[in-house]
Amino acid sequence: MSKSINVAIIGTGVVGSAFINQLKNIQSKSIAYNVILISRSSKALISQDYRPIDLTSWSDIVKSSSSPSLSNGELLSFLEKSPLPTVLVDNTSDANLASFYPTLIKHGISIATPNKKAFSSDLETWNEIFANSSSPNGGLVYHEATVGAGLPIIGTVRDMIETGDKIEKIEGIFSGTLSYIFNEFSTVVPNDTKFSEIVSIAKDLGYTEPDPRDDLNGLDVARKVTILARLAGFDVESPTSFPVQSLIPKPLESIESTSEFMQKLPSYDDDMKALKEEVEREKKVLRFVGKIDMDKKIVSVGVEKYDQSHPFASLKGSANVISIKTTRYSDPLIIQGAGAGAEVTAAGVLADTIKIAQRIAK
Ligand SMILES: NC(=O)C1=CN([C@@H]2O[C@H](COP(=O)(O)OP(=O)(O)OC[C@H]3O[C@@H](n4cnc5c(N)ncnc54)[C@H](OP(=O)(O)O)[C@@H]3O)[C@@H](O)[C@H]2O)C=CC1
Ligand SMILES: N[C@@H](CC=O)C(=O)O
Ligand code: NA
Repeated sequence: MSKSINVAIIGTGVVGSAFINQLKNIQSKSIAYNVILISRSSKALISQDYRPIDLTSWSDIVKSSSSPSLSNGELLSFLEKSPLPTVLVDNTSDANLASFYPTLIKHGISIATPNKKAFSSDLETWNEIFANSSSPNGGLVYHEATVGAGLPIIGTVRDMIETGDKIEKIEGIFSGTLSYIFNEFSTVVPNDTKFSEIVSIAKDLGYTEPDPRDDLNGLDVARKVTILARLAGFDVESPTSFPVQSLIPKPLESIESTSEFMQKLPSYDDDMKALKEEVEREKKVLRFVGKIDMDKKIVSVGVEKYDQSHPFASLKGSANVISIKTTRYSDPLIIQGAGAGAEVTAAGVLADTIKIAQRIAK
């Protein structure tokens, strides 16, 4: 083993746990990945002397740790003193940590993350992240799993642009959760499944955001199309600066707790059933899509009807399908596959961590 990198991991939920378990099994002969921090929301396992944490029973050790998690300032100070190049792997959906990326990157910390918050908040943060990253001592930033989980979407769009291609249109099904929900709910062969029951199953399968309302309100898809539009060169101001359709019943919008929301959702099953039966009569299905039109400078997110013979009608599980039309790919490039779930998402984050390590390990 000739080179090493230090890895600080924040978030040990659905994606974070799978990430650590995959990292444990990396068989790299050329780079050693030394984990120096594993943090949950309230407690952390911190290697004070920067020696690698033994990952054999990491979960139990983190659970029994008495160290509180670090504030952003404490995190920076810990990572800055790391004797090796360091990558921070943010497996949370925390907006506060995301807003600190520009500072971390400016101080030379690299970031690999599936957390969409930093890249889809205000345009100023986006610009700051990439300006700091391209400054001489800036950290690297990889965020493939922010769109389509492990599917190669961000890297593909970046490569297209860097090689001189021009994105014309991007459209597709960007949410694993909403793909699963509509694939099960609005089918070619009619079924009696209740909307609220499928939402619960999607949550149990680990597809949803920590709060499933972030999927149902369309905001998760809006964040993904904001990221892609910005990559393609359209300076979308924020994920709420264009039309986004919410599936949250109006009376449930002000509920605070996730559990109360999940309890009350079944009362609105009949509304969704009526919508689905209406499209069944037209021999169509419902799907939740995002669209970017670069010429017209239009972005939109919402439910649309598709013929039963349309490829979107036969999607299965949490599949995402993204169609990218460019000057070179006038017949669009289609990328399809699981767009949510622990293993595929963690693999996307791990691949980014490896790419960073290959560039900065010493
Ligand atoms: N699940 C999926 O299929 C996909 C998820 N993603 C993205 O991956 C990220 C993680 O999702 P997922 O694993 O499903 O979420 P989970 O809710 O399962 O896990 C979140 C983890 O983050 C920790 N956490 C939250 N806030 C903080 C904080 N401030 N400091 C330290 N730790 C914190 C939680 O701590 P604690 O354990 O204490 O609660 C938990 O361990 C999200 O950004 C999501 O959008 C992207 C693509 C697909
Ligand atoms: N909740 C998201 C997770 C991935 O980004 C989804 O369902 O797509
Ligand atoms: Na991806």
